Amino acid sequence: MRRLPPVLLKDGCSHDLISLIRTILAACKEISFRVGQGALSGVLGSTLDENIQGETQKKLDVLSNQLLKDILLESGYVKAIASEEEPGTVAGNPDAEYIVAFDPLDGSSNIDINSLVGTIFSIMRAPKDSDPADPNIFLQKGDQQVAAGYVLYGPSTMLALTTGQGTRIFTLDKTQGTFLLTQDFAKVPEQTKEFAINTSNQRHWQPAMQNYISDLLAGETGPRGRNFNMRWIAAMVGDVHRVLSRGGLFTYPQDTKNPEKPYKLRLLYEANPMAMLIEQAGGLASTGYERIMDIEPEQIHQRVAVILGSKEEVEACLSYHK
Ligand SMILES: O=P(O)(O)OC[C@H]1O[C@](O)(COP(=O)(O)O)[C@@H](O)[C@@H]1O
Ligand SMILES: [Mg+2]
Ligand SMILES: [Mg+2]
Repeated sequence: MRRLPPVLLKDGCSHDLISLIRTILAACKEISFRVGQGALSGVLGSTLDENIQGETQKKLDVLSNQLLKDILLESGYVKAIASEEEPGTVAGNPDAEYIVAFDPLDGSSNIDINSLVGTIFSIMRAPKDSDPADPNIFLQKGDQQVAAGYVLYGPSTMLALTTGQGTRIFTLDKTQGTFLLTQDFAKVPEQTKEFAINTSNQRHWQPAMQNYISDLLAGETGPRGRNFNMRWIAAMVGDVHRVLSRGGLFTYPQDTKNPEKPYKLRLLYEANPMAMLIEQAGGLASTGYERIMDIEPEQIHQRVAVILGSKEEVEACLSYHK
C-alpha cells in the first residue's frame, strides 16, 4: 500500500508542503492516541474556560490545539496559524510559505460519549512579503486553498486529503504510525437518499430549508416521489466522512435561534476545507445562495451556512432557495 509522501510527490507537491502536511499529521497521530486512551488519558470533560466564540472548551479541545500549535510553530513550515481555539492568529516563521487554519477537535460534544471526533485543516499560501502577525493574511477565498483535509478519530483513524488533484483517503496503520492510501480518488455519488441536518432547529430555519426538508420527509407520497433516510453524527467531520464514503446531503443552515449567531459552522477551518474535499470528489458545497469557496472572508472566525454533498441532491436543495 502506498504511503503519503510518495503520493504527494507524484502530485507535484513541493517538499515544504509535504513536510507541512506531515507535521500536521504528526500532531494528529498524538491526538488520535489521546482520543483512543479515552478516560485513561485524563482529558475527558470540560475546562472552566470558554473560547473566543463563547463555547465551553473541552480539555481535549485545548490539548489538541496546543499539540497542533506547538508542533506547527516549532517546525518552521508555517508563517502563521489560525485556530478555532485561539482568539487571534499566531505568528510563526516569517520566511515560511504557508499558513494553516484548523479546527483542532471537531465534534467536541462527542468527546465524552466515545463517539466520532476529528481535526480539520486548511492550508493556504501566505501573500508575498506579508507580515506573519497580520491576521488579514488568512482572509482568502476557499478557492485559494493549496490543500485541505481532516483526520477522523473513529474505530480507525482516517485521513481525507486533497491538494487539488482529487480527494484521497488514507488509514493510519497504528502498528507502523504511517498513513497508508486506502482509497485513491473518492467519488461522492451524484444521487442519494440520505440527508443530515439537526432537525431540533426546524422551527428556526428559513422557509427554503423548511420546504426542502418537509418534501424529503414526505417520502414517496410527496413531490420527491421516494423515501429518504436521515443521519446526524453531531460532528461535521463524521457526517462529511459518510458523505464522502457513500454520498448524502449534509447541511447546517441559517437559523433564527440566536439572532446574533445565524450560522453555526466556521468558514475558514470547517466550511472551506470540507468544501474543497467534497468538490474534489465531484460533489457541491454552497451556502444556499453562493458557492462556499467563492466567499471573500471578512473575519477569521466568520460563520456560514453550509449545504454540501451529492451533486444532484445539493442542486435539488438549492432550487428551493431561488
Ligand atoms: O450540536 P449541533 O447543533 O448538532 O451541532 C453540531 C455541529 O457542531 C460542530 O460540532 C461544531 O464543531 P466544534 O465541535 O469544533 O465546535 C460540528 O462539527 C457539527 O456539525
Ligand atoms: Mg468544528
Ligand atoms: Mg472544534
